[in-house]
Amino acid sequence: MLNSTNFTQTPAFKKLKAHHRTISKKHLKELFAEDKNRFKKFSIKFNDILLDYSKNNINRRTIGYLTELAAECDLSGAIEQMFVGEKINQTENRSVLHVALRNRSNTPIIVDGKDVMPDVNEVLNKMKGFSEKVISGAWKGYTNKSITDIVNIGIGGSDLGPVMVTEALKPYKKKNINIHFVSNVDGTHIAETLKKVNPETTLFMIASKTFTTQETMTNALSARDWFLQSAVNEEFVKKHFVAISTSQNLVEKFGIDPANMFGFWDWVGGRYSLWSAIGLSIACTIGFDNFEQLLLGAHEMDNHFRTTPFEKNIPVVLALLGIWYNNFYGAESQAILPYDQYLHRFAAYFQQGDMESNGKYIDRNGNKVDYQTGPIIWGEPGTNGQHAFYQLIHQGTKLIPADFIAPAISHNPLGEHHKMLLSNFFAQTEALMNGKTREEVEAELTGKSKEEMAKIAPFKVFQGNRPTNSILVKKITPKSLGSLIAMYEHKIFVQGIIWNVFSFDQWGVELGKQLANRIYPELTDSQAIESHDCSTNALINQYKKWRK
Ligand SMILES: O=P(O)(O)OC[C@H]1O[C@](O)(CO)[C@@H](O)[C@@H]1O
Repeated sequence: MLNSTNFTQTPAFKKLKAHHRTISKKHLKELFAEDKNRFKKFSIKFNDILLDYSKNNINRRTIGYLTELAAECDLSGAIEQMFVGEKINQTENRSVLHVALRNRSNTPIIVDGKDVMPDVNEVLNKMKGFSEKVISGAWKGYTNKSITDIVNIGIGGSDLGPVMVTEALKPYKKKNINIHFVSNVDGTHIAETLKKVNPETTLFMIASKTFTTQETMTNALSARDWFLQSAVNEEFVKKHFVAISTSQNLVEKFGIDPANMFGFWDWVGGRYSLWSAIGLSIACTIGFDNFEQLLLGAHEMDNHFRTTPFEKNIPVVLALLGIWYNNFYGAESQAILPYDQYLHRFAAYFQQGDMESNGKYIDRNGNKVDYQTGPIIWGEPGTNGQHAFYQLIHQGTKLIPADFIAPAISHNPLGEHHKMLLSNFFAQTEALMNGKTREEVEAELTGKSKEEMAKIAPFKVFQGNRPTNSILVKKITPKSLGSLIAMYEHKIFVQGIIWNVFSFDQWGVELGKQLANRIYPELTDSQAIESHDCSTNALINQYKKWRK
């Protein structure tokens, strides 16, 4: 059982409250002026990842109190409970073991009296064999041609992880395999995808933990119909459809050969599942050896997380900083800003990872919280973001803590591009920290009259004092990406523990699904609907009129 302390009632929280009253009066610039060793004190290097968190509104005392807070919420106990397979997902009575999926040291992890590692390894072996067959061309379609295109059909955790990783690791893509993803139940998504592929050389991966998700099953059936229009014989489905699921029963019902099913387990949360068979599309796109490197990078981060003291523990420090801004400064969101085009789905991936995990107002005792929990996660790659929303980060009225992520080495060392990109990365965090004073603005406005200067100067002033983390990675490789993803996963875990919420269920997505199932049959005929509130009735009835 997880500890269920209300963190706002701890002695450390009270110390932090008092401390916040003083330190929040200091500009980041002052903190830097007072202490030339800030970088040394507030940075952590782990393998090829450097976290510089010195540009935050903190000092040693802040970190001391924050780590005390973590201790008072029994974070160490919670970490151990997760790693040893205790059923910490209490509302679903499940263990939380994405760490077992990448447990490259293979030490036993026991769930219900059974070591899960042999099953994990068996599925990994099956994925290895299958991906090698697909990539080598040995896996043949119904006209004896090799596979050229994979269409992964899934949604949420059965889509976002593979999308993000295959995009992030595009430089490692096998040349003979193209990957496509269909998630939205909007027919446009599958229709546009099917225009690009040939049924003779396409492999569909139906990825769904439950194998009941409306969007995925609808898209899977449409893909099957489309395939059978050409292949005609249902026997050929087994050469072109594989399933990734925890439900063999439903997979067989769909008509997929159980031999082509890749299993996983209820202790793998959807948004933590890219390391499981859900990663089959990744393995078939970048090769199994690279997939293993991804697992290894995550495993090394897992070990770091499990064994490193809090003040040197990257996921713990990131989580505590998030809590500092969320619960003491009143920040409502957290930006993730990768300076790497290949990471363009990274923030979208962690929107699910973070917001589905910690977007909760009921605590682990079943009571309504009286504090803020999960932040809004958002972001786009630099420098596109700079030309879109950075105005608000620099001069808006909201505090937006931001994580800047960049690789030192580009996969595309084209001319001066990467140097320019990185100069923007470094400049932005510096600008956000220092800002620009009125005096600096005036010094730049040479040749202007006093009146002209007074008119324009206020608009050109930047307050600065806006916190950032810089995460500099040597290069985005399968291994370093694995570490980066695991780093954020554990950050989310730590925050969930401290906010006292259950991070591994997602009851909040159910109500909408339920109501959609109720409304769906009402849309069939042309009868006016009166069973809802006047707004919903009117919208449904207008839809019915227009579609006639
Ligand atoms: O893999 P499944 O069972 O199709 O679920 C897809 C997604 O739906 C959700 O349950 C949310 O609706 C996610 O948590 C999950 O990743």
